[in-house]
Amino acid sequence: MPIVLTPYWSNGVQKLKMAPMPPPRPKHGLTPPTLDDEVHAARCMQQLRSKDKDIEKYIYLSMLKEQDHHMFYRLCLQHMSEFTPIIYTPTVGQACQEYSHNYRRPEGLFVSIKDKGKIKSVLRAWPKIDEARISVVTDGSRILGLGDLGINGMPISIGKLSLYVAGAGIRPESTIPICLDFGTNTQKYLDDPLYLGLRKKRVATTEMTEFMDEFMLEMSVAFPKLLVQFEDFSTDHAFLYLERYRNQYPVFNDDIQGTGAVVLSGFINAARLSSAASGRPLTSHRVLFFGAGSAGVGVAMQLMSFFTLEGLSEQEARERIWLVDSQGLVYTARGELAEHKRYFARRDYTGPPIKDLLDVLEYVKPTALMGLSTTSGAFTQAAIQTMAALNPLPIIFPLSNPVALSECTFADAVRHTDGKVLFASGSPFHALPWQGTTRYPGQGNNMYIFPGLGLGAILARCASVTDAMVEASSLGLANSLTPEEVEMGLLYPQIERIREISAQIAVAVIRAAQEAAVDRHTDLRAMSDKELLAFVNGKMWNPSVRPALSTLAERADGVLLSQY
Ligand SMILES: NC(=O)C1=CN([C@@H]2O[C@H](COP(=O)(O)OP(=O)(O)OC[C@H]3O[C@@H](n4cnc5c(N)ncnc54)[C@H](O)[C@@H]3O)[C@@H](O)[C@H]2O)C=CC1
Ligand SMILES: CC(=O)C(=O)O
Ligand SMILES: [Mg+2]
Repeated sequence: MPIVLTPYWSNGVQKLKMAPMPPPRPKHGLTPPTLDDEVHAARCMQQLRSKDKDIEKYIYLSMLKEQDHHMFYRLCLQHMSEFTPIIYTPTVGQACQEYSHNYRRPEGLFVSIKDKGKIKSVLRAWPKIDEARISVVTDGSRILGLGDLGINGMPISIGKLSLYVAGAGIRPESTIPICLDFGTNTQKYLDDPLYLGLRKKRVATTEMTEFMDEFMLEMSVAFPKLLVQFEDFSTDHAFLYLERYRNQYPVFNDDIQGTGAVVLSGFINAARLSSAASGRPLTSHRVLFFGAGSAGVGVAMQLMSFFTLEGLSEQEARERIWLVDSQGLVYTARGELAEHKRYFARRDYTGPPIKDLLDVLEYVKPTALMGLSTTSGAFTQAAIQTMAALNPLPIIFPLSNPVALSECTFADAVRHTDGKVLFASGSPFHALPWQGTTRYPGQGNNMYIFPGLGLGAILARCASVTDAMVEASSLGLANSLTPEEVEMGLLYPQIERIREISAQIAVAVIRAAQEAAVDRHTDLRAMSDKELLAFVNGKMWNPSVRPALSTLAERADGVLLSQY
């Protein structure tokens, strides 16, 4: 019986197709006589660029990936900075919001609360069980900054995994996008006749946790070599499930740890420049987090290691950090605080709440302002100018996604600081001509981290993902800038170099895993760094370039056959 994977609520009989493999014998005549691979690559780019709307580009690339994943990944690697805003943030946000309307075919695994008690059989339906190495698992409850999208969160898992393939050479068939359906609290979707998920409110945490325990256990049995990346769980559950499973299974949370690592990396490079300009020591930096959810607190925790590596004690490091949430400055005397905010709550302030960002800036006098608040435009002209008045080179990172929720634009940050800002945003902005030069924005997005972190963890077959491995990924990224990139004023390397960077990160991660003895592939311990780098590079999957007409005919044959 063929394996049929349909969403559990669907009456359809669509098969889940892995990217089509060419059948053994090409049939001459199934492709036009002068079809050439190079020209076809140009044709695909022309088709992509002819679409007016970003969502149409997303749909086109999604079809290309399904029909010809070699061409998709080849073009993705060649045009990384053109592709990532389409297959990832910001357009993937729209793709999620419209998923139930634009849905064409299943591309991942859907596991719902109704499967509780029989999750094993759902996982067993996955066609490439032995190949599975990495899964991005979301429950759709906080997709980017867009809120609870329910089952419409599936494209975020798909998009992140495309970046694993492009950015770290993970084999496409080794990836499993998963969306867990616990219902949704977004009424708009519950009322939408086309909504693809369960038509019920989210279940309570107790029931969700029972499900998660079964899910994680069955995942480890069905896919023994699998690394799990939790993605875009709402903040309470993000912390809960990371802590619950991190010592039991190879798992990490991208929003807490991946984001922490990428921002630490950009901050290290920015802080060096800022301190050089101010003459103040690195340990004197004062970091204000505007937004205290999984991402804000995750980054704050990771930034602690910047200060401790510079010689501060844990207590001193913690005092370099301030949090602001929707109620203003976070401090213990304010009243009851959510668990994840308590560690950083200030104990040195007991006055009335400070709610306005300008007042907080005046009180804290930060050297760095981080936005993880999902609040578009929160860094106003006055706030940016205050940062510029406080610092010769202010560090301003509006990190909320997608681009429409960024706390400020790159242009505003440059203009209101008279070009002095050290900038990184979560979603991409264009470079800016500025006083006869060009200013380049950094993209402080976990997409720089998770491919290399995942690759390292997979190759070393880690039993768990330790804090030291995450920190190693961050330091690996911070040290990967070339002299040319430093000259250009970049805080992050150019995304076109992602494979090279991922390989370096993977080596650093494997070494950290070995030190913690969580590596199960212990043969790698004997390798020199050079040998290990060569090993990592040798393991990367590469899309093939196939100039021969016969191979193109095979491909067309595969596509045609897969349609009937
Ligand atoms: N650049 C990157 O790589 C990443 C960026 N993010 C982005 O970070 C954002 C936040 O994600 P989470 O922490 O998981 O969300 P969350 O919803 O848990 O946290 C948002 C925080 O912002 C605060 N907030 C909301 N409105 C505010 C206001 N008007 N003033 C001050 N604070 C306000 C909330 O109180 C809360 O503490 C999202 O937009 C997400 O896309 C998340 C992960 C990675
Ligand atoms: C980038 C990312 O993981 C987020 O915005 O949630
Ligand atoms: Mg995320």
